[in-house]
Amino acid sequence: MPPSAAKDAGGAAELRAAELASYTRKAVTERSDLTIVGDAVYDAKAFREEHPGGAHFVSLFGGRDATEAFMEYHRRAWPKARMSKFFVGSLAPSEKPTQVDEGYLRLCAEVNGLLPKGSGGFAPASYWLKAAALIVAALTLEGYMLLRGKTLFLSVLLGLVFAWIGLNIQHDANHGALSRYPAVNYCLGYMQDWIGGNMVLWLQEHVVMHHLHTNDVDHDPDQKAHGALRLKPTDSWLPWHSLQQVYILPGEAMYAFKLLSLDALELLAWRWEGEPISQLAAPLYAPAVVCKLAFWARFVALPLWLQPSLHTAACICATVCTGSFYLAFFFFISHNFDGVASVGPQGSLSRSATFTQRQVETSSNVGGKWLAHLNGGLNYQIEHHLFPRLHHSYYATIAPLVRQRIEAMGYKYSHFPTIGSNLGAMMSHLGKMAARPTSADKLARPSEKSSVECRLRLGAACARGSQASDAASLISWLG
Ligand code: HEM
Repeated sequence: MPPSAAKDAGGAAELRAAELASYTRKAVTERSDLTIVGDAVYDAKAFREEHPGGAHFVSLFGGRDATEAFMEYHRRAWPKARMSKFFVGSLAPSEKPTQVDEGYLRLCAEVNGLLPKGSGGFAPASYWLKAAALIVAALTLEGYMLLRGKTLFLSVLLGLVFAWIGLNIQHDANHGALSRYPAVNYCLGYMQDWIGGNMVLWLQEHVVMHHLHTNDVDHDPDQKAHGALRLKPTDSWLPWHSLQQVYILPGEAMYAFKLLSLDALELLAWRWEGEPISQLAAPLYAPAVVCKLAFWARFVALPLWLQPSLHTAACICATVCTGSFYLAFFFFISHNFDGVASVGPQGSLSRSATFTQRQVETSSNVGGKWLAHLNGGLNYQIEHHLFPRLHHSYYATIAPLVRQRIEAMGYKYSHFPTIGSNLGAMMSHLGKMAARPTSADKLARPSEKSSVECRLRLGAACARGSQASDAASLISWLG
């Protein structure tokens, strides 16, 4: 047999063996080198080196189900045939494969059609001026204050510039949305470490957990307030929650102190909010530790060494509090507002609701294109959650079409015209959660919902051409 034919025969035998192998989800979770997509299991360790978007994105999904991650980050169907060389087995028949959302893929095709030809959805040339201006502003402010001493005004300004770098540069970079060149996204992703955060922890918290499990009562880290706030009906009520509308805004200014201190512990334990980071992403560990130490040395130790005073310490805190407030404020209002959905047992949406519905009904938009320029498009949170690897410059353009299609699907699309109206909706939501639950609230749990409401929901599901996921959603909602 010629060598090539022998190799082919070997390859076919390997493929047959792979077809016979079957993995439970637990078995995949215990091994960081595998990943699940649909009903198939792939060798993530081998594939990551060939991943056109960069090895680290695939590494983070080692040991996890990447079906929805692929769908939302590539806006198209899984290339099963092309991936057959990494196929190692099937999901065990006892496991339910994650469904692909066909309605979402149709929406992706329409949205792709709206993008400028050849842009691939990456940043347009004009964006790089904004990015450069922000980086120069941060370096100038920090350098000036190191040489001349800190002032409160410039420190607050630096906090704002840090927040805008977070929103306009690191955020898109770490979603792979800035450039078609993975190295550019990877390097600019480290701007998160520059402003005091941590890239790998952010990827775990935001890309792996928050985006795929938005407002999930158990799995969204942004919904875990550790008793400080009551954000959803499933959270236990504690006496201080009656004041949560009062302390939420000062709390947002203090939030970054938790990140600055506890980040280090999470990094050492290689996890976020109890969810282990895949061992496949271990090469990101050493750079993360170095960057963390470098930030503390550059931003805290150096200024205090050059100008040791309480004033210097206060100015450092002013930068941290300003950046913290700005970022937390805008993230918080986009997922906590009157009528927002929560996902999971006893939430208003079942986990088996479509990907589109789970993303859209847990997020809200505010303002328009000018706020999008300032805030890296994160005021278009719905479009961002649907298409995180689309550069923010395109959100305002695609929003009208997205809204039309979402409403046609029968889902709720929340867009607040002003920041004030969004803030009001957030306060109203917090106010409702602040009230001590009564036995009547328990009666209002899904299992006690009125039959009229049941019929309305069922009618809406039928109107959009009822699918299994709608039925599952209804069953879950009924409790
Ligand atoms: C989570 C963040 C991710 C980002 C930012 C990302 C980025 C990219 C980019 C830039 C490309 C090349 C351009 C394109 O084909 O669209 C690509 C291709 C691809 N990615 Fe990812 N990716 C991510 C996650 C994943 C995951 C978790 C998997 C699967 C385990 C995956 C599988 C693939 C495959 C199979 C291709 C080739 C697609 C094809 O040829 O049709 N990606 N990715």
